[in-house]
Amino acid sequence: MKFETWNKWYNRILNDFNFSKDDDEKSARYLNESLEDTGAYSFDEFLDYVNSLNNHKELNQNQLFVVFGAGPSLKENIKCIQEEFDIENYISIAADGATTALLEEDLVPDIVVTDLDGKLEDLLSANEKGSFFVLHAHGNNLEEINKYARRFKKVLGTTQSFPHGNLYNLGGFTDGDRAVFLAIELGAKKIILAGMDFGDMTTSYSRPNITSKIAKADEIKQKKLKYAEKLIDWISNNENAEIINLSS
Ligand SMILES: Nc1ncnc2c1ncn2[C@@H]1O[C@H](COP(=O)(O)OP(=O)(O)OP(=O)(O)O)[C@@H](O)[C@H]1O
Ligand SMILES: Nc1nc2c(c(=O)[nH]1)N=C(CO)CN2
Ligand SMILES: [Mg+2]
Repeated sequence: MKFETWNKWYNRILNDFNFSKDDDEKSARYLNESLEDTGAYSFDEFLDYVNSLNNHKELNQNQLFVVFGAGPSLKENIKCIQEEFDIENYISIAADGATTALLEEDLVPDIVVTDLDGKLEDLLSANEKGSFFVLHAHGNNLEEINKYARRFKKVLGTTQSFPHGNLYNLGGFTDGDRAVFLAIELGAKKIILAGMDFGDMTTSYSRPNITSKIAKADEIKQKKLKYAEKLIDWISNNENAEIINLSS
């Protein structure tokens, strides 16, 4: 996606949430520095990596993806996918906290898209078991990027501001909608969405600190989820990929 196209959304988001662009850029600098130390994938190297995944020989014919979000329907949707879909033929992308739910079912996502606010030990464990990581820098995760980004291998770095150095801006805001934008950038023709309920309820996969499995999302989270939904509607109207949401 061209930066100018994304930039219209980005300016709306900055205004609407009162986020600091300077902080976004600072966090992006931290991520770029850690990737300079540990080694980053270019987008083309990442694309080659995805195409080479042995269990996805059919990718070039079907270009099938499944994106797992951390909404209340996640576990039920995982079950449905295991029973009704030939999951081996799909490239699986977990949005951050959804990784925990997949590991609980002995599933290791091919790719994890994260701003590092999911359960760190599960993110590291998925990386150890083979998941590729798309690490995202923004103004509210400077500390996490600084402390933890160096602990991951097989990483593509992303930013929501103007990309520099090792970083890319593929468009998208929350981990879930960025996973959809990523799939489209990788050539997806069909994307199944699981656990992507949006709405006003969230889960302990998304908020590791809450004590119940499902809880009312706070106002900011609800607003973020509205953007996630709008961005996915927008991209599905502007790209050729078919997007099927199991949660709606
Ligand atoms: N009801 C839902 N609750 C939580 N996540 C959802 C829901 N519906 C869809 N999702 C998607 O699953 C993703 C899970 O990632 P995660 O919970 O880490 O969110 P995030 O993007 O880091 O947002 P936040 O800044 O609120 O933590 C979200 O980004 C969102 O796109
Ligand atoms: N500055 C800033 N940017 C973000 C934030 C956030 O809280 N602050 N949350 C995101 C994930 O939902 C994505 N981008
Ligand atoms: Mg997150």
